[in-house]
Amino acid sequence: MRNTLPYARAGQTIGLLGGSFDPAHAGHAHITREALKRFGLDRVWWLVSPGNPLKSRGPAAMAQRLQRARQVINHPRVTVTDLECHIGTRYTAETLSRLQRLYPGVRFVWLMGADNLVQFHRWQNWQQIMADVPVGVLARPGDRLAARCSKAARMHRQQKLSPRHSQALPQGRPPRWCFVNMPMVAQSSTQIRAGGGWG
Ligand SMILES: Nc1ncnc2c1ncn2[C@@H]1O[C@H](COP(=O)(O)OP(=O)(O)OP(=O)(O)O)[C@@H](O)[C@H]1O
Ligand SMILES: O=C(O)c1ccc[n+]([C@@H]2O[C@H](COP(=O)([O-])O)[C@@H](O)[C@H]2O)c1
Repeated sequence: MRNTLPYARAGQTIGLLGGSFDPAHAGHAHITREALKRFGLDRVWWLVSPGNPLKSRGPAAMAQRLQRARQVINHPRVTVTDLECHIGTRYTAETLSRLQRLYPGVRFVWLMGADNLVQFHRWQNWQQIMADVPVGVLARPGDRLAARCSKAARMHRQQKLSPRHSQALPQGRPPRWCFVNMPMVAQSSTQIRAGGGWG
C-alpha cells in the first residue's frame, strides 16, 4: 500500500483538502494556494473522496475526478490523491487517525471551505477531528456569516486563532482552528454540473 500513498517526511506540514471534486474547479485551486500561504504549509494533498458520507448522490467515477483535478491544479507543492480508497476510509476522523499512524512526525492540517464548517458538527466524531489536527477554514461566498455562527465555531470559540496569526496554525497543539478571509472565487461543482456537466 505504501507506494500508492504520497510521500512525506517527518517535520513537514501537510494541508489536507478533502472533497468530492465532482468536478474540481478554480475555487478549489484558489483556496489551496491561499492555504499554502496563509497557514505556512509545505504541501497540500487533495483527498479525492470515495464519497461524502452525508451526500446521498454518488459522485462521478474516481478516475474521471482524479484526471480533472490534476488538470485544474498543476502546482509543485500540491498532490492529488485517492488515498482514502487505498486505506479503506471515507469518514474524515478515521482517515486522519490512519494518516497519523502512517506518517509519524508529519503535521497534518485539515482544510475546508466555510460551507463545510456550517455542518461540521454533523460529521462522524467531529470533536475527535478537532482534538487530532488543527483546522484551517477558508472563506467562501455566501457562507462566512453562517460559518462564524456555526455550532462548531461557537463550541470552539476559545480555540480560535486570530487570522493575524494564521501562519502559526500548524505549530500548536490542537484543538485550534483559524478562519481566514480573503478575496473569494464563487465557483461550485453543483453550478458546473447544472450547467451541463464536465465539459
Ligand atoms: N469556491 C470555493 N470557495 C471556498 N471553498 C470552496 C470552494 N469550492 C469548494 N470549496 C471547499 O473545497 C472542499 C471540497 O469541496 P467540494 O468538492 O464539495 O466542491 P463544491 O463546489 O462545494 O461541490 P458541491 O457544489 O457539489 O457541493 C470543501 O471544503 C469546500 O468547502
Ligand atoms: O467524516 C464525515 O462524517 C464527513 C462528513 C461529510 C464530509 N466529510 C468530508 O468532507 C470533505 C468535503 O466533502 P464535500 O463532499 O463537501 O467535498 C470530504 O473529504 C468528505 O469526506 C466527512
